[in-house]
Amino acid sequence: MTNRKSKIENPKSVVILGAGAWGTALANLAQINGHQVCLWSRQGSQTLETVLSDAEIILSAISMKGVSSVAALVKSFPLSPETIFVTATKGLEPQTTSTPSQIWQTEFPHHPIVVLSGPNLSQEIEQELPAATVVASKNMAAAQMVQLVFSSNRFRVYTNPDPVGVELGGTIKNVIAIAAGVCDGLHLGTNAKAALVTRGLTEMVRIGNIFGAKTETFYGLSGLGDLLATCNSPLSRNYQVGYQLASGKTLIEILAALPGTAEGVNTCRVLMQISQQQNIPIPITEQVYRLLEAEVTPQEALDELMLRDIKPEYNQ
Ligand SMILES: NC(=O)c1ccc[n+]([C@@H]2O[C@H](COP(=O)([O-])OP(=O)(O)OC[C@H]3O[C@@H](n4cnc5c(N)ncnc54)[C@H](O)[C@@H]3O)[C@@H](O)[C@H]2O)c1
Ligand SMILES: O=P(O)(O)OC[C@H](O)CO
Repeated sequence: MTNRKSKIENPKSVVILGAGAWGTALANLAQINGHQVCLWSRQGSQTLETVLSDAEIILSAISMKGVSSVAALVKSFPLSPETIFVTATKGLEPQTTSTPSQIWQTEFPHHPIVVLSGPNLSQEIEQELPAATVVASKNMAAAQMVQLVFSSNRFRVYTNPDPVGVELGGTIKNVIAIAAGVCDGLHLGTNAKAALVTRGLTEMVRIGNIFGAKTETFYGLSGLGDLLATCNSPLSRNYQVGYQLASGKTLIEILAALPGTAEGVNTCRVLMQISQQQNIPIPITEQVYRLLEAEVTPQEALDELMLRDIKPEYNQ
């Protein structure tokens, strides 16, 4: 049992990379617990070298497109060998299909890497509404330290030993959230939404298993939990993309007006690569892809899904 008082008695030096919506919310959560927090962004005045010099925890909340370049930049500066890396990005790298934690681990093979992911719409967290999340690592001591840094009476943090599973839950659900936005935008009803989300979870497990993730992880907070939050909230940027596609807007128009990053758009393309390479059926993701590429209308995507060959619910 961990003594939660120690988070005040033993403040950590935490550097958060990426001052977007999620980086800012996480910085506030660590700060209210009494930790020394530096929120770095490439537009800010502080150099990366200065802020990293005494960092005990480096948390990346950078959108996927910046992860590789920032990780390479961080590597060029001296760090304490004990520094823990935390990744909160929900995406996949198009060139390699790597997850953010795999990118950080490749650059820093001797440092602990912790994934932080869960049903965490940043706007609700900034409103101080209660939420829960997961910190996952192969290094349980590092995960427990990060747990302590962020846990509070409004943010409940669980540890988990399956970092890639936790990371992929948060990543793949963004594609299903686009589909859920389409479903609501077309007013298809509660039955359709339940079917979509449940079959979406099946696709998450199929892809996750290719990466070596545990099936049970997808039934926890970082999988099903985040899927439910993102598929049911207009606060989700991914859901908003789908909702607006259903109204007939083009992807270019939607992204031009969207506040922040909708990672599901790029993730969908990467999942299609993986599905083709590995011959894994992910029909919902495939229709989201075709919709994003303007190859089908929302109604045609729906018809394609409903008229697939009939089959058992579970493969034997
Ligand atoms: N907003 C949320 O509710 C939320 C919750 C959980 C996880 N996430 C995930 O966190 C990540 C960031 O989301 P966000 O909502 O903060 O997005 P955002 O668009 O608000 O912020 C993205 C941040 O990344 C930085 N960035 C992008 N490219 C960069 C580069 N090349 N070099 C340096 N910095 C770069 C931007 O400057 C910005 O600070 C995404 O992967 C998202 O899926 C978001
Ligand atoms: O706004 P979204 O769609 O990026 O979703 C935010 C978080 O991932 C929800 O947990």
